[in-house]
Amino acid sequence: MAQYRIVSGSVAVISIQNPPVNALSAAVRNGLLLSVRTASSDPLVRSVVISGHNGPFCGGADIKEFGNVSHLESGPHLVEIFESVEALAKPVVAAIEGFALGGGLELALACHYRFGHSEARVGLPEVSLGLLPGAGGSQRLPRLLGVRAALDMIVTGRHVAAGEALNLGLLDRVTDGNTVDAAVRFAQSVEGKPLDDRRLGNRPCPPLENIDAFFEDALNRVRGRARGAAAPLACVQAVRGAATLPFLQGMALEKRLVETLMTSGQAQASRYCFFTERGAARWTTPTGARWDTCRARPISTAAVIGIYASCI
Ligand SMILES: CC/C=C\CC(=O)SCCNC(=O)CCNC(=O)[C@H](O)C(C)(C)COP(=O)(O)OP(=O)(O)OC[C@H]1O[C@@H](n2cnc3c(N)ncnc32)[C@H](O)[C@@H]1OP(=O)(O)O
Repeated sequence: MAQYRIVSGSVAVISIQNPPVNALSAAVRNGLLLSVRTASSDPLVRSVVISGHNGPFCGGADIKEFGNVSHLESGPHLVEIFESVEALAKPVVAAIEGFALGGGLELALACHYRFGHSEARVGLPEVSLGLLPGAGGSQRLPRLLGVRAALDMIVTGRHVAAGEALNLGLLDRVTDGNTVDAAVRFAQSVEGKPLDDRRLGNRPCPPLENIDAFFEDALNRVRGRARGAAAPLACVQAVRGAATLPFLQGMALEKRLVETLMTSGQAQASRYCFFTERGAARWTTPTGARWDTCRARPISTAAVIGIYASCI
């Protein structure tokens, strides 16, 4: 769901509400798009703030929906929502508390300004799910940060703390106080100001010397570390698209790459690991012992069982 309210007379505050991490489920996507359209058509609304309900901004696309076509299709695609956010004729400010990860950061990148709490963190961790940032993140982030910093974040998937994000230019402001209140005050101060330059889809990537050599080298380094994983290499290809293609062509390349990755065995296995790791953390023995409270026994013998081999 997305909660919609008007504050200070002219600011529409859209709050993503899907605990515990405010993932972008079909219901959230429907609510977000409806809220953006309502804000766009209401003449009393002059600016918009997007935040997460009760703490975290957004943990990204709802991973539980991946591989489930009927869930995915029961809400608009993230790309469509983010295009409407970026195209809005009123300033949109992301108010980031907790974390903005994956599709959550991609949403923030579609906003015209980004405010963060000093303890917030941001990142594009899709690579660890065998994917790439497939809702415009691979095209907007390099246009904001430049190719080197964006490629590092996208290929490693690392979480970046608010202070570093501010230095990189990923956040416009960081506050120790109430992020939504600060974002509302700022949104009012930029009402009516031009937005063209704030739309990352309108900006070219900052120029890079020896672009072919840079990406050749990046591809070799990433291939060396990837140990057969396809996603890190696709990330490099997508960022190269951002550096060399107009925005819409880059988006088309990103779409092709993410569609291929999404159905791959590597992505399915990575999703399985994601949920299994969390399930294992909850597991207890009948006596109440948990993995993190009991002592590990020494391993004296190891064996592989149930190995699967295929012959071509
Ligand atoms: C076209 C492609 C476009 C976009 C792609 C994406 O956005 S892919 C998703 C990218 N986001 C991520 O990879 C973030 C994954 N989540 C995390 O790293 C952590 O969960 C997080 C957000 C840092 C919070 O960590 P914390 O330790 O506080 O909680 P925990 O990991 O135990 O998670 C709590 C429960 O939430 C479930 N969950 C987390 N993230 C998602 C998600 N994105 N979608 C769906 N569900 C998510 C997690 O499974 C836990 O639930 P449980 O029932 O307890 O297993």
